Amino acid sequence: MSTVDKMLIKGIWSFDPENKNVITFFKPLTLIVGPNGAGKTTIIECLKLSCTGELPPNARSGHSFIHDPKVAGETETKGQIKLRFKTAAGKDVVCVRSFQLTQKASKMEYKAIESVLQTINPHTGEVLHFLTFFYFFTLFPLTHLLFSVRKFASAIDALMGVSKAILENVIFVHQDEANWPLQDPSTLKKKFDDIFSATRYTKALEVIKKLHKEQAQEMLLIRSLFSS
Ligand SMILES: Nc1ncnc2c1ncn2[C@@H]1O[C@H](COP(=O)(O)OP(=O)(O)OP(=O)(O)O)[C@@H](O)[C@H]1O
Repeated sequence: MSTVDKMLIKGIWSFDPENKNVITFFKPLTLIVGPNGAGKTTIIECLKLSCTGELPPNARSGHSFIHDPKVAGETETKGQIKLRFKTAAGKDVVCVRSFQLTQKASKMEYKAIESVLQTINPHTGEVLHFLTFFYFFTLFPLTHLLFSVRKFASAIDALMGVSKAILENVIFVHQDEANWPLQDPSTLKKKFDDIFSATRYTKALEVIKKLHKEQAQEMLLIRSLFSS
């Protein structure tokens, strides 16, 4: 079973961009307790972003997720989340995601800078990068970018042995979306299809039906050739 061990948060919502805040998760249970605005939701959202790459629904495409440069008295703030987890196979892996928010003349500019997956040699403690994704918006076409973001997220799913749909809808559900089981039937069906990976079975059934039809036509053709 995959477990999360530690998380470092810098420059996300009220977490200071200059100081490293490290949360250690205990087994079998960690309770996060604090007054309103203390940062409980921030911790859950950072866990979710690290694992799935998904920003919280109210993050305005990242602009309001990074510590506001105005609050810090700067023109630019950098955000970073480092999550150390054990894979389903028991290996230590660190996922690092870095961001930047810059105050331009008339607007704020949000950038996801890089996402890195590292392993740690258990004997030497040496850190090895095994998957790095830089967000070069100007160099790659959008399709390549989306492909790479998905590839990075699915690498984490595979390491954790938990699908993105389960991480998003069951394990790290945003508090505003926690009542999704009470939503309309079509939303509910889509969520359940995602959680149980039913969509790929539906697609597989469609492919089987198509193959069956094609083979039946081929058989008819062969029979007509032999009978004539
Ligand atoms: N862009 C931002 N820059 C700096 N601080 C921010 C930014 N956005 C939100 N905050 C602050 O971050 C904190 C967010 O706290 P969070 O929602 O994680 O707390 P919480 O402990 O979950 O609170 P509650 O119990 O009310 O749900 C708030 O104090 C908010 O004022």
